[in-house]
Amino acid sequence: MSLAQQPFKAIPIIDLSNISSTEPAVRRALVAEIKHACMEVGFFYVKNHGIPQEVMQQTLTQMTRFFDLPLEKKLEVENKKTPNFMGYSPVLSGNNDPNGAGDLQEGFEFKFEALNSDTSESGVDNGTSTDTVLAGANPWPAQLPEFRQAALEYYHHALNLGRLLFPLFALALDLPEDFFADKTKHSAALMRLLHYPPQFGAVDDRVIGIGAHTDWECFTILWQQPGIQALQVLNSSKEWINAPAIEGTLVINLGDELARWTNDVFTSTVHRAINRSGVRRYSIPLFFGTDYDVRLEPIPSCVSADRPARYEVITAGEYIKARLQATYRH
Ligand SMILES: O=C(O)CCC(=O)C(=O)O
Ligand SMILES: [Fe+2]
Repeated sequence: MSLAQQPFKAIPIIDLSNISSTEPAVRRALVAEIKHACMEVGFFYVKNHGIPQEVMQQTLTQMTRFFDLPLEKKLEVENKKTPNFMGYSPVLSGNNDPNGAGDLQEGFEFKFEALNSDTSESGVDNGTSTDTVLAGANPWPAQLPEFRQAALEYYHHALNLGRLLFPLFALALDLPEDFFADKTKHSAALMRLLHYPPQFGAVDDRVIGIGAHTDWECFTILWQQPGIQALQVLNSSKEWINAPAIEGTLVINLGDELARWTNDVFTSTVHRAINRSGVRRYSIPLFFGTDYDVRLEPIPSCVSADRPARYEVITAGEYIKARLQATYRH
């Protein structure tokens, strides 16, 4: 496997219409596109991803209502009040870039929870592994039950999409299609609802919407509010490439768990967001990792004499918890 040849100038768009096709030639073509994007860019858009527009709209409406609450109401569910880091993070309370002075965003983060009282999601063993690292419930705001409902509905749609992507990543690494199946039984996926106030005039590089960082899990499924440019992705020439919000698409980007697993054959690409649009911006990443007890051991085909193992082997849970602690200074 080769490393990036040319710095990328744009982010590929991949059509997922055929994601469930079992036709070998169709599947091979899709896997080839994903492999290329993973090795050369670490980011791609997906269209025809199957998540209904109404689900996004409903989630956007409800998260706007949440962020419009008075600060003291939002602070009732602040993430500092729970040992599991879930809940509300005020503007400037998080810092993704160690050289930065804080992220100009507020957020609400939550983990797996059954949509209704029914906990038997198809084929999924819910939440028990998550609990060993991020024990405790999601702290939902009691006065907005529709917010919880809408957020969880989107979470479950995004989770299902992620479950369809794992086999494609496995095939792109020449691994058996079900390589990740026994490593992702517990839905170790965190969703963040984000609101970025606009920034005007000269922007201090150390205080932007979200400072330069890589994501931590296997991959991120990111919904961006259409019509607002904010996200930028760093190429190997250290140029910031815009990743505009393209209507009807989601952004998929790889995170550190896959980079560790693949010994950097798949790239966890640095990115940031700055909202200079003059209006509020909302976005929603879902960070989909492996179960927290899984050891991130390099895949043998990604290690060679020319390419010795680059990372110490740790569990996914140790890695995620350390990163949460560094970001929120708990
Ligand atoms: O808001 C965005 O577009 C990016 C968010 C992001 O990179 C993150 O939360 O890790
Ligand atoms: Fe990110």
